[in-house]
Amino acid sequence: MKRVTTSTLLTMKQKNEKIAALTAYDASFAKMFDEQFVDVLLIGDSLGMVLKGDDDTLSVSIDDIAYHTRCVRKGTIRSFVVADMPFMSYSTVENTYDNAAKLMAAGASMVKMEGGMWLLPAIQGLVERGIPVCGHLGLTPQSVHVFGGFKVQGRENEQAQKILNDAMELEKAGIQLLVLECVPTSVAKLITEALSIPVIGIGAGSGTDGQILVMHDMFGISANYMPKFSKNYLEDTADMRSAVSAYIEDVKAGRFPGPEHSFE
Ligand SMILES: Nc1nc(=O)c2c([nH]1)NC[C@@H]1CN(c3ccc(C(=O)N[C@@H](CCC(=O)O)C(=O)O)cc3)CN21
Ligand SMILES: CC(C)C(=O)C(=O)O
Ligand SMILES: [Mg+2]
Repeated sequence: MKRVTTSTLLTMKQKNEKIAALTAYDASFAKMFDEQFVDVLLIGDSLGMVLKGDDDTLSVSIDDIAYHTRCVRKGTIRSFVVADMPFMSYSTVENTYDNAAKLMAAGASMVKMEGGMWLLPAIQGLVERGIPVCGHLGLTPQSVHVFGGFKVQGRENEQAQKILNDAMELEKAGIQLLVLECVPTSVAKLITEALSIPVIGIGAGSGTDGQILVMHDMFGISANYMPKFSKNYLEDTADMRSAVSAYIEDVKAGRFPGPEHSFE
């Protein structure tokens, strides 16, 4: 089985084939997701919330993500593996290089960082050194205390314009994938059409090139709450494999997310 790569994902965008992604934190789920043909697996810092039970993602360490990345990598043969850079692990260009290297050594094929223009030097440096980067704009959970809660971003014109501008600058700096979280459907669609790289949405409507969900939300078992944009795929079946394949089919057919899972 040939592994999904950055060029597979780019081709999928160009051919209008939706990308199906899930978070994963261990080898057993990673293997099952891989066997169901989930294209991208993200070792998300959401693990602070769904594994550790915290109220935010801030206490996650680089060693936490490296540990779970090793676990996930071992479970996969096809899925593209992306690892989140945790809070403050990319606060300077120097710590960014060291910490991104740890995640690549642990088995990631790409690292993800939350933020806009301030990340441009780090992104350019990483890509020049051989580390692919995924951007993350909109609701960036590591800034929850700046936002004053997990809130939809880009509802006002000016803010939407800023997210679009950040996205274009990140693309110029070399990101090869972008996650857009909790932005209005129209804003996400505009950004997806403005970029040549694939855009994966969560709470960003159906106009993006793909979708990602936190696996625990997709199974309806998250410890704290259920975000409006998530769907429990174990509601219609008792079998986890069928739930995952229904999620993938819904994403590929453009049936998920519906308006009830989106913001406008
Ligand atoms: N289980 C889980 N699912 C996630 O999607 C997720 C995590 N954890 N942890 C990391 C971040 C945090 N995320 C969150 C958390 C809460 C909301 C939330 O409560 N959103 C409100 C919308 C608020 C508004 O309208 O502005 C909602 O109703 O969904 C959104 C994203 C997304 N990520
Ligand atoms: C929700 C996704 C995009 C994420 O960053 C995470 O799981 O940490
Ligand atoms: Mg994250």
